[in-house]
Amino acid sequence: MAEKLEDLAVQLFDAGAVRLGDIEAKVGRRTPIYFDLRVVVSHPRLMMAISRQLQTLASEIPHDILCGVPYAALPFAAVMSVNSNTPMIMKRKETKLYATKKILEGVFEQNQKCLVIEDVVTSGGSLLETVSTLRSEGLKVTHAVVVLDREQGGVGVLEANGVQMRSIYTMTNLVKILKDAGRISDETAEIVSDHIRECQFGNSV
Ligand SMILES: O=C(O)c1cc(=O)[nH]c(=O)n1[C@@H]1O[C@H](COP(=O)(O)O)[C@@H](O)[C@H]1O
Repeated sequence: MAEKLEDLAVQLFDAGAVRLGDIEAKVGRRTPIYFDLRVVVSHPRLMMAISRQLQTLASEIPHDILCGVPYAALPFAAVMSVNSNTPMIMKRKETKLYATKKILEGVFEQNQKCLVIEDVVTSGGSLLETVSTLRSEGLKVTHAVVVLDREQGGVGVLEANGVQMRSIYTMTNLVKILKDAGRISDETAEIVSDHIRECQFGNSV
């Protein structure tokens, strides 16, 4: 099932994955557009389509194991794992306080190559937090595949920390697709591109 990226973006919009307005994002940041991929769990066909696109990006990157950034990317990592018969591990948000006291669930070996999966990258902070845990547990992390690069500096931050990122969409091409499909107005597209230009993150994340 080869899905065109344009059709997939419009289906995501129609499923409610794109919110417009003055929206509060992570740590109190405000944004005129918010991409909410958590809705995709209610749309198995979209879940499959996105996971396949991520899998296409992943297929060019050598890796032994997958890990999704909690929580939004976990379902994508799980579908990719099953489809490609690649083992996955899960990072907990907090270390388990009883029994195993683990931060990573699943089986892995030291120096295995772990590919990180993420839904949205803005500053790159959330992804880096997961990378740091994986590395401290002995895994090698050099690449990540993500659904949307908001083009706000995350790629540079990740690169500076030894992580190459590939994305299905950038904010620029997502907005263009939605504008061409009549889902967002020229005015909204302009507001978004001004916001992205003005709201950039550096290496201090
Ligand atoms: O808060 C955000 O910047 C954000 C914007 C957006 O469009 N969609 C979205 O999901 N986010 C959240 O922000 C995180 C990425 O922000 P960074 O950690 O700054 O890269 C994602 O994991 C989401 O929790």
